[in-house]
Amino acid sequence: MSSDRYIVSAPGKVILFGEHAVVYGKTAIAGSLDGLRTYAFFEKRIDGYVELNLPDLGLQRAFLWPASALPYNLVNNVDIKEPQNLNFNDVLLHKIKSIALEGQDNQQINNFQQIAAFTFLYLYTCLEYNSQTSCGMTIYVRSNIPVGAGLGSSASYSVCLATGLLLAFGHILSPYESNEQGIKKSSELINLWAYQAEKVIHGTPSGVDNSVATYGGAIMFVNGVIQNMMGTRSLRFLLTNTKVPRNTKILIENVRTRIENVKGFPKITNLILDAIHDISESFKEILGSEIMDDQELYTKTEGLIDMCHHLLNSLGVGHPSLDKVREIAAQCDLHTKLTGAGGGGCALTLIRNDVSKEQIEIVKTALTASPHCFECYETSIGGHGVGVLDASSDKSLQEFSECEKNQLAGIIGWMYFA
Ligand SMILES: Nc1ncnc2c1ncn2[C@@H]1O[C@H](COP(=O)(O)OP(=O)(O)OP(=O)(O)O)[C@@H](O)[C@H]1O
Ligand SMILES: C[C@@](O)(CCO)CC(=O)[O-]
Repeated sequence: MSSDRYIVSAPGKVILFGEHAVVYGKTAIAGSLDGLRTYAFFEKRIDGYVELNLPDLGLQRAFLWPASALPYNLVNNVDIKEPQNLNFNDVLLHKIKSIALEGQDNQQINNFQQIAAFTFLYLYTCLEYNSQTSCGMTIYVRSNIPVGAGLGSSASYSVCLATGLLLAFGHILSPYESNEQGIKKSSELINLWAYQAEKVIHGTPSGVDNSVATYGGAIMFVNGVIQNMMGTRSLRFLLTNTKVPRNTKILIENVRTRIENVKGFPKITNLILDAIHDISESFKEILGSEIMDDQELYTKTEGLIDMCHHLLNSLGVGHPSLDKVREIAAQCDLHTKLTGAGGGGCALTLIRNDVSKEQIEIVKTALTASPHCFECYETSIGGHGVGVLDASSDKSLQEFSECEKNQLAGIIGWMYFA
């Protein structure tokens, strides 16, 4: 790394349409959530140790590994800068799982913490391989994205790790040191390596989440092809976290079982996925229409939201808490669908442009005061993708780790890759 210290940051995401279906090559439409981001501090050290701090996951003491103990011998001989055809390295992951938790000061390490450690070590080992520059590193991760709630906390974590490590090992330059074409190439590389990290966490993800966390804005995603979408920036939403914990990897596997298992009615499941695809495509058309007035646009959109929610329920990824959110929002004539992997997590309610502040407050109060104690965030879609800040002159690790979470968004001086 040409600097000794970097802070990187990447946004969370919300999927408007196409979750689960996108894993099977159908269209999804998703956007970044600028208010909700992960921030990671990377600092060189000289003692050959790698330290990972994950306070948001409740990790009491940092993970600490001697860099020399990592299984570099199992890294596939790939060109780190051209990993398009990279196969996921199961042998490497298996070995990492067996060594990651050794010697961690006897602390209890829960599932979230374990997965975060495996993901980090997988990327660290792959990206340090052949690097001449490492003598250890401290990484400190902070986020204001709720973990495991469907808003892409894992993807923004993955993008932050990929960016910081690619920079640290000299595989990419920061946007300070690069021209437009170099920045474009770097963001592609970040996205590809973040996708590998997402595979550690989710098994067989589509890649939509890491693409949004890398590029920001609003995108249409199909089969790894990313297209920017205009016109979604003015759409406003209420996100409601049901706080029902769920596991994205298992939900993705459950849908796959339905497709592959005869008893799971594969034909019907495929029809549902096709219908979800048609909804994404219709949404794109509606947004692109120049003749439709706002009232017609919102009526049609609301129809798509309802259909999509019911289709996802029939795929088996719904949850009663999500239906409860729908029911409460419907009392104020607002339409809601689950977003992300489902099974709990977050619901997305469209706020039409004729809805007043007072009405929104009524819905929010009804949701937060319900016995479920739902948590609400008002949001619009869009904002920057991954960014980096050279912190060598003016930000210490101590300042970063001790500042209030809401001050993270106030850090200035970012250079964005996208
Ligand atoms: N702040 C964080 N610090 C470290 N690791 C994190 C952080 N946030 C998320 N992670 C990693 O992401 C995992 C959670 O991923 P999961 O897919 O369950 O949730 P999500 O990404 O919020 O939801 P979705 O994928 O449905 O959008 C955790 O196990 C952890 O490994
Ligand atoms: C459920 C899913 O469609 C979205 C999870 O945020 C999985 C994926 O696309 O990888």
